[in-house]
Amino acid sequence: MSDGVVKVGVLGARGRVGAEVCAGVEAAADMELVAAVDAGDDIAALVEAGAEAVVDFTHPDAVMDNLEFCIDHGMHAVVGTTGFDQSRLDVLAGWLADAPGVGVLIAPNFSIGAILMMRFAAAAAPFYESVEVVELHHPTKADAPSGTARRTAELIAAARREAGLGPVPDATSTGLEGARGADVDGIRVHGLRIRGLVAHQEVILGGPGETLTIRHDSLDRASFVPGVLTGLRAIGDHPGLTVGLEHFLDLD
Ligand SMILES: NC(=O)C1=CN([C@@H]2O[C@H](COP(=O)(O)OP(=O)(O)OC[C@H]3O[C@@H](n4cnc5c(N)ncnc54)[C@H](OP(=O)(O)O)[C@@H]3O)[C@@H](O)[C@H]2O)C=CC1
Ligand SMILES: O=C(O)C1=N[C@H](C(=O)O)C[C@H](O)C1
Repeated sequence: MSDGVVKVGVLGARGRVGAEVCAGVEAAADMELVAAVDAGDDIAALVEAGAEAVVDFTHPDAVMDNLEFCIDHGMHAVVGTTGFDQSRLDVLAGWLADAPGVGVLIAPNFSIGAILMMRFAAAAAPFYESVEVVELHHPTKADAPSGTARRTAELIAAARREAGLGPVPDATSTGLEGARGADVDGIRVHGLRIRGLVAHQEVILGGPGETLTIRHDSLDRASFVPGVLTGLRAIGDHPGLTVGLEHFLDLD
C-alpha cells in the first residue's frame, strides 16, 4: 500500500464470487492480484506473495480459520463469506485486539442496492405494524437464511425497538412447523431456493389499508465487486473490526 497499489490475495478464488473478485482486482489500476487461493491450495501462498489485504468468499465452515491466519500474519481482510453471529464477531474482536493496525471488514452484502435496501427497510420499520423478510437465492447457497436477511431483520428489529413498537401482530396459530419462517430477533424471515435466481430480497411492511414492498435483485455477481474494491481501498485505514460496508460509504 506504500506506493498506492494494494497487493491483494483472494481466498475462494475459483468460486462464483471469488472469480469475479479476481477479475475486478486485476482490472483495477490501484490493485495487484498477488495470490488466488482456493480449497486444496496452501493458504501460506498469501504470505509468500506479500498480500497486504485478503478477500474471503469461501464457506462459513472455513472462514474463521482463514481469518485467524490472516490476522496472525498482519494481513487486512475484506470478508463476504456469511455465517457471522455475535459469538464469531466477539472471537474476531479478541484476535484483533492482539493485532494492532490490522483491519477486518465483515459485510453481509457488498452490493450498493442491497445496502440501500437494508437502510430503507430500517427507515420504514417504525411506521408499520407488520414486517417480514423474504430472501430468494440460487439452490447451491451454503446457508439459510442469507446473511443479508439476518442483518436486515436485526436492523428492522432495532428500529422497531427504538420507536417503541411492540411485537409484530401474529395470532398464535397451529399448523405445519416452518410455515411461518425463521424468527430473527422477533422478525419472520423466509428463505426460497430457486434454480435460475442469483440473490434477491423483499421486505414487506404493512399497516392499516396499505403495504410497502422494498425489493432488491442482484442479477449478476458483478454486483458485489465494486463494494469489495471499496472495502479493499478503505480497510488499511480502519484497524479493528468493521461490520457492514456502509461504514466506508458516504450515504448521508
Ligand atoms: N457478502 C456478499 O456480498 C456476498 C456473500 N456471499 C457469500 O460468500 C460465500 C461464497 O459464496 P459463493 O462464491 O457463491 O460460493 P462458491 O461455493 O461458489 O465459492 C466458494 C469457493 O471457496 C472455496 N473454498 C472452500 N473452502 C476454502 C478454503 N478454506 N480456502 C480457500 N477456498 C475455499 C470453494 O471450494 P470448494 O467448492 O472445492 O469447496 C469454492 O471454490 C458464501 O458464504 C456466500 O453466502 C456470496 C455473494 C455475495
Ligand atoms: O450466497 C449468496 O449467493 C449470497 N450470499 C450473501 C448472503 O447470504 O446474504 C449475499 C447475497 O445475498 C448473495
